[in-house]
Amino acid sequence: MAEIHLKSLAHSYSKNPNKPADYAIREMDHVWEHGGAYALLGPSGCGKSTLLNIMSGLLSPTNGQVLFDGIEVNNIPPEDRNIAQVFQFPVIYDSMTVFDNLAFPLRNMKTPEVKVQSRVHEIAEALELTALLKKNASNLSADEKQKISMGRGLVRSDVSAILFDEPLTVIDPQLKWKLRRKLKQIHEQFNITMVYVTHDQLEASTFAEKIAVMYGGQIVQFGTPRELFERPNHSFVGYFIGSPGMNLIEVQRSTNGVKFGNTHINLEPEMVDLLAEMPSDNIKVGIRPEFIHVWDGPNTDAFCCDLMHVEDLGTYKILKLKLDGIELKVRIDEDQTIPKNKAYISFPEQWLLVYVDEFLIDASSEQQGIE
Ligand SMILES: Nc1ncnc2c1ncn2[C@@H]1O[C@H](COP(=O)(O)OP(=O)(O)OP(=O)(O)O)[C@@H](O)[C@H]1O
Repeated sequence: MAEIHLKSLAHSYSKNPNKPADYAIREMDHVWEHGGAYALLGPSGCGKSTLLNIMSGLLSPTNGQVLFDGIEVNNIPPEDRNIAQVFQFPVIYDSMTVFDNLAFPLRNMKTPEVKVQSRVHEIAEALELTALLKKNASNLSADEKQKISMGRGLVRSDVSAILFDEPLTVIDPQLKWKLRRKLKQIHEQFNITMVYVTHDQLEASTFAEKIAVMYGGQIVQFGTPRELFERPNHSFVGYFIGSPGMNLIEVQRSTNGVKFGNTHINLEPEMVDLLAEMPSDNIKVGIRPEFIHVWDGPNTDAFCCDLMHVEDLGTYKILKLKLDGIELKVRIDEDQTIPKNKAYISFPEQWLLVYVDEFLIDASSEQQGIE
């Protein structure tokens, strides 16, 4: 097990980086704790693989330190870092048997053969590979080969962390779920720090206790799946997590809150004061489609919208509405009445979030310096 601390870390692929856009990893400080099961989630190109390769030692960061249990490993080569990396495509020797593939990292370290035998059998058992141990690896299916790749990562008992870089890309959709479950069990059994890179939110939330959401070379939020859903720290997290993502509306300040077009939304006085102090005019309000309240009819507290479209997804429906020219998505249960032509909605206060320069502002939070 190891705690991995990325301290003031930044990385640029360009020789003379001089502006933030030159950095694939913008300066960050982040800790993966001992024995945690984590996901690193983000869209293509946000820097996930770069970050993983810096941790495993395949890449040397431009700035900052990588610390394992408090000790800097920047100058330690990958093979001496006791970190295993599992890639998108299985890395195995086709000419060897499954047993010899699993035994390879141990024999490479001159581990006594008795120990090799017992450890390979233990790992094969955990990954349900025992029946295949004598088979040649070349004849196996993609998921069996990927299980061998994972097994090669797990087999060394000195491995302190395993980094998975989209390991289920080549796996059949039906088998993905099974392998994810297996990885979770293995995490519980071997108590190893695991960081699992994916761009799939479902994959991230079924595997990980905590998810780091990456965007534009930064970790914009590190939290449980529930925290990411209920209180996205950054508008990107709101948009990226959830199906469909959060409704985000560009607004301006108004007397008691914010407005867009002729629509005024009242906010708590503390929030109005906080917004007044902020120099930026880049203000958005965000609300999840699940949290918009749909009334049965006109109501003094409700906004009247045009109903544009209803998408029936079996157990729930998505209403596409237009309010003052802005499109909103609302999720309703299958047994809820569908409005006709006009819909009356409101935004429950606790679920209406305010973003300035894309980051959440919270009038009650200590993070804002208001204690
Ligand atoms: N070897 C390289 N040389 C130059 N730029 C690179 C190199 N590798 C990655 N980049 C750039 O760094 C940024 C981050 O890339 P990275 O591969 O880490 O993202 P990612 O989130 O893993 O994407 P994906 O999910 O598509 O693999 C991208 O802009 C990419 O184009």
